[in-house]
Amino acid sequence: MEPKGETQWSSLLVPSVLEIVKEKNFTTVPPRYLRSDQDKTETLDDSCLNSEIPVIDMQSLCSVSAMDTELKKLDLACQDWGFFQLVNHGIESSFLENLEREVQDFFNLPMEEKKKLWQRSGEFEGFGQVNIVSEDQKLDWGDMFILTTEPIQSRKSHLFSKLPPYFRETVERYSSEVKSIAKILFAKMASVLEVKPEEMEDLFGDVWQSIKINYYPPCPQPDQVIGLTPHSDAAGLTILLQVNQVEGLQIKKDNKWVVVKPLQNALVVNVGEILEIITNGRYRSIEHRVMVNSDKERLSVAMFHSPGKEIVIGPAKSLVDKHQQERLFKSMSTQEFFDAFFAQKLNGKSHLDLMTLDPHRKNHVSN
Ligand SMILES: O=C(O)CCC(=O)C(=O)O
Ligand SMILES: [Fe+2]
Repeated sequence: MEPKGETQWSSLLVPSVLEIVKEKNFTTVPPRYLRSDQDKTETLDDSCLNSEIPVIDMQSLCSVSAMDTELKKLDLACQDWGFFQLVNHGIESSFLENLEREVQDFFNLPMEEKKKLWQRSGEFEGFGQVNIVSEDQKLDWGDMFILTTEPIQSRKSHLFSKLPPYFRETVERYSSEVKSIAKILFAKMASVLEVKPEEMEDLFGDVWQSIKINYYPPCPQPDQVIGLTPHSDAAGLTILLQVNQVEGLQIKKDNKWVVVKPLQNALVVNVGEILEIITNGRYRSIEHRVMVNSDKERLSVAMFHSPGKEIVIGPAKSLVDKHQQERLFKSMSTQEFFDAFFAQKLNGKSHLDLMTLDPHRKNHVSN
């Protein structure tokens, strides 16, 4: 049942790319997926030594002896990159292997089964796409499945109850383990940013968490399509698993696209727009995109963590007061922020313009 008072976000329904690929005689990409609107040739700077995103060790972050060094690394990673890979996070590797198999099986369920879990008109959870606002909008080469996992009362029971039982258990365990990691990271960030712990807790204590599973099938014309349009995440913090270790995620650093090389069992963590707002621009949500290849599908699981929908987000009071900073963003509720996000198609960081109080920032979003 729909929890009282919650507005539904929605996205127009689109075909399944996996089904297109499975069609007999499929060789050419349908026109709606051909992305001449995207510059896919921008240089990838692979040669430069500084082009590897930072790696943070969760065990060091939590140990007494190495904490200070690791905290500094975390702080710099969030300022300079907005992205880092997290290792030694404590999630068992055998569980992650199991997750990989189950995600594969889930997307390969017969269409008859998947239809029961498909987005319904006027909703955005389930199999489908998001941010599709017009019938002539170009589409990404991928399918996704989205589900709210926390708070528990916001779970869509018509979807949760229809997940294959083994998969539901896996989703529940994974989301709970990732939530604990997110909470530790929020607390560590608060300490290094000098945001009062209780202020961070008020924002993320009753975290709103959702899972988005992405499946990018191989494409015979990979240079003509895009797996996921350049965007920055609206959430507070995203924790992403590159499930089957297939490359494809790229982030924009100093105006160049940098590949996020999959590291065995590492989690990719990135700052979302809400955290950029809360830190008054100190941490940056970075534009990223996904490219596809011609012979191997790519799977990823993103978990988004944001304040509850009724919570007001804006630059943290304890931070701006302590450093006597000018507020760079206005305040609004998480609900209002996402209302605006889902009402438009993905378009880099343009969405953050809504919140800015800095006249120079509008249309000059830096990377
Ligand atoms: O699939 C990926 O690696 C990235 C996914 C992503 O950026 C998203 O779901 O917001
Ligand atoms: Fe993203």
